[in-house]
Amino acid sequence: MKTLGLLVMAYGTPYKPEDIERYYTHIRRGRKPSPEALAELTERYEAIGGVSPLAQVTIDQAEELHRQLSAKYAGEIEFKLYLGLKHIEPFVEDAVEQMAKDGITEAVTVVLAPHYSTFSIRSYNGRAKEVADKHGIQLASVESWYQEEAFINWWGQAIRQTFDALPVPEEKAVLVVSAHSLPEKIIANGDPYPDQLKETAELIAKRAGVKHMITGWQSAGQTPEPWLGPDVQDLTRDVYEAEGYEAFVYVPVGFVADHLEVLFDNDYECKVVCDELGIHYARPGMPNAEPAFMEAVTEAVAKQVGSYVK
Ligand SMILES: CC1=C(CCC(=O)O)c2cc3nc(cc4[nH]c(cc5[nH]c(cc1n2)c(C)c5CCC(=O)O)c(CCC(=O)O)c4C)C(CCC(=O)O)=C3C
Ligand SMILES: [Fe+2]
Repeated sequence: MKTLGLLVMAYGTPYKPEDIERYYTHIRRGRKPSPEALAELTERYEAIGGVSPLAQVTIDQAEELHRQLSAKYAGEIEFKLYLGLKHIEPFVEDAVEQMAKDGITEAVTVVLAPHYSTFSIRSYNGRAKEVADKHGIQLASVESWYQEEAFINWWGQAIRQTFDALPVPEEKAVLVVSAHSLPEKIIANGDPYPDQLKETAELIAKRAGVKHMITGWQSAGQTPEPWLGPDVQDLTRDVYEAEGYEAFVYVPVGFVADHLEVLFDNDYECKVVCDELGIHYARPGMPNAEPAFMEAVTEAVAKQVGSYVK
């Protein structure tokens, strides 16, 4: 039986409040945050319960993916699972070093984020490849998986259920599809990220049979450079004023798990705007490790497995 490494990469989150400073410093590429910025981030984590559920969800997702791939290739391939995180241990580099120690020579890799950007997927893959090259480990990497049928289906169904449960007639409701904002300069460099969000939004709105749909960006960084807009909060005000929708359904489709960006930036910040305007706030639950959703990742990885076995 053939053995393949399965490297699952994800953002990472502080495991306990004392980890927030070093985590934030790593995100800022080694520059310590100011005491004010650190206090502000700590407060946001406090507002969602002190730490994020993301650490456990990431492990659950990786294990579900491993289960599905092992079942799909039973008797043919043994997958050895490695978790590599972007901003906290076990870091991406640690995971690839461990693969080398374990004698892995071929691996498939995937990031638990569905859209490609030079800022996200390319940076994860680049870090993995640098260490893999050093050890002569071959990697076959998924670059995006938002087009997978299981992904579109899962969100289509979740959105349909949410619209069916709204307290207002459907023509008075709008779907707001969003992803993490990035510095606007990525557009000049031809990054596919904004187009991938638009395409995702069209596919899932169509699958859900939803008529009114808009796209926006969320969770932008606090830096002087321009970030992709419109921000979902501004968008809510502007679209409410222009169209008078009575319900806004938020789908942060660039994320796959319950974490700070969703539990705070959507469920608190967007909800504050909706409450102020006197309109209904709704959000389908995040997929987390639901098997029907993880099938999308399994199918995307299977295409990379195909580069090792016929
Ligand atoms: C594209 C993208 C994704 C999606 C793709 C992927 O998943 O890779 C993502 C996900 C996440 N981002 C997360 C957390 C944070 N991201 C930050 C800051 C930043 N993110 C950026 C980009 C992204 N981030 C960028 C360009 C910055 C500015 C950096 C700078 O300053 O140069 C900051 C600093 C403070 C702030 O800006 O809020 C935090 C705390 C969490 C974990 C939440 C939890 O712990 O529950 C998750 C899943
Ligand atoms: Fe982030």
